[in-house]
Amino acid sequence: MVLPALDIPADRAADSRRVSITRSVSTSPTATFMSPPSSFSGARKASVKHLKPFNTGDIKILLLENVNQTGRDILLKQGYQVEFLKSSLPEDKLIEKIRDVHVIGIRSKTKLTANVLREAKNLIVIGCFCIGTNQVDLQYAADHGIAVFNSPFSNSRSVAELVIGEIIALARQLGDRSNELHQGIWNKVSKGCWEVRGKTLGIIGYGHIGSQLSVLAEAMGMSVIYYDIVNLMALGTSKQVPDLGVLLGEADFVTCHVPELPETQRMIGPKQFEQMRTGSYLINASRGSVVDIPALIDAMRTGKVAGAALDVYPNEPAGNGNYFHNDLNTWAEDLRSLKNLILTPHIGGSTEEAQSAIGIEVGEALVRYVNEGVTLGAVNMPEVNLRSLTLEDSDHIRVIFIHQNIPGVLRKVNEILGDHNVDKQMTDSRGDVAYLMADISNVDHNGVRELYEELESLNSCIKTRILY
Ligand SMILES: NC(=O)c1ccc[n+]([C@@H]2O[C@H](COP(=O)([O-])OP(=O)(O)OC[C@H]3O[C@@H](n4cnc5c(N)ncnc54)[C@H](O)[C@@H]3O)[C@@H](O)[C@H]2O)c1
Ligand SMILES: O=C(O)CC[C@@H](O)C(=O)O
Repeated sequence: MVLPALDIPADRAADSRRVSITRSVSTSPTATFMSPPSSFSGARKASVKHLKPFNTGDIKILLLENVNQTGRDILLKQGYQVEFLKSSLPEDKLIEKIRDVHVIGIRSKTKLTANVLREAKNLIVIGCFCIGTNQVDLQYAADHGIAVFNSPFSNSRSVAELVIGEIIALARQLGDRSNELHQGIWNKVSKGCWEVRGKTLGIIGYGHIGSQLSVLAEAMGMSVIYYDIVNLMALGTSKQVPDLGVLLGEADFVTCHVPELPETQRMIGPKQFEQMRTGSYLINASRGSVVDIPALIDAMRTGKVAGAALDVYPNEPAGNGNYFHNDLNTWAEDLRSLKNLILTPHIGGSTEEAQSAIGIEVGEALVRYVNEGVTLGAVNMPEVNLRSLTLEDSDHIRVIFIHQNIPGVLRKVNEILGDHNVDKQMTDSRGDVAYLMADISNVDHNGVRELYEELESLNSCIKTRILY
């Protein structure tokens, strides 16, 4: 079911005409990419009209994985029904819950596969309160008119800082010394312990995190080389290398910052460990599938790799607890037995600063999408925005028509809309899916119903929403 606004009770109609005098300007990074509503400029400050799909109290939201309070507050302030859970859910429980909701908020653990999304008949939007979106079947979501938003760089700095800490910790074997002393063992050694000054850091993936790390590492006196499939501007005195083999052969520290993609699956395996310098170090804070862990275990046992830091794993538990054993990942006990290996539970982005910023950014994106249909920042849909309606636009509705990107659709849609006064309209496509947004005036109650039914009857229709 989608969210047409068909039966408009009298009190609801009044509510829909309410205005915000002090609509807050977001501190979110995405806000800089939005054209502000016209009412923000000059004297027309007071006239932004809030679009609302149904009563906001009818919108049901499920937030999993301990989404930050900032995000919860933004959604609760809208009057939506918000259910909040600290952990992720196994597939059967997820399917049970997702059937009922219009919006779901997750982090990296919740797998929104086609199997799960097939059951999500009311779902209009997914908020990934993190950077990675590999846990969501983005294509299935787009094909079914479900928009997906994430926070592309709010935790990048936190990850980069963690990696800097790990570079020094590995070079000085800090984890081992600390563990020993926790057990009462005084072991003052310098063998195999190094300064990082003058050493080479090899960064695989020079995106938001990799490039930030590059600047921090140079400040500690390291030389930086990087490998990326895209030709990218080098920051500071860092240098891009032509292929992964060159990077592995030159770097004292290798760190992975690529997304999970078919091409990045086990991109560090037996052959790549062979190419690394003897006594070098490996760090992976990207995704667990990027490093072949049994191959890492072998490389550490032979001394080829002198130390490693892992923040991510092929299988990660849904919540906190005593789970890091062989039944989660078959090699877990072998891994735990290794020296100079820092194991962290996917905390690269887990800082107060990052989580608070992500909560705001994704929370606001969800509200803009639910209330106004704006797709700016969506990762699987065309990005479409229209300036907000103002109080002066009386009897206006906003039509959102998500459809298959095939020839002839716009002609048919405009025939339907053409009976009314179309004030503004925007459409864009991304792959097989197109998104049309139109503001229409002088539409009465029956007109809304007719429009909705006519649009829904088009073969190309994926989802129709009408906001007023
Ligand atoms: N540990 C954590 O808590 C944590 C936090 C944030 C992000 N991450 C992970 O880190 C990844 C990277 O984050 P980001 O924000 O820097 O992403 P980004 O998209 O800004 O950068 C990724 C870079 O990798 C490059 N790349 C893609 N495929 C490649 C390949 N086959 N070989 C070499 N380079 C390739 C891209 O061109 C891009 O420059 C995310 O996708 C996410 O999975 C983990
Ligand atoms: O907070 C998380 O669960 C995910 C963190 C990180 O991997 C990301 O993709 O942003």
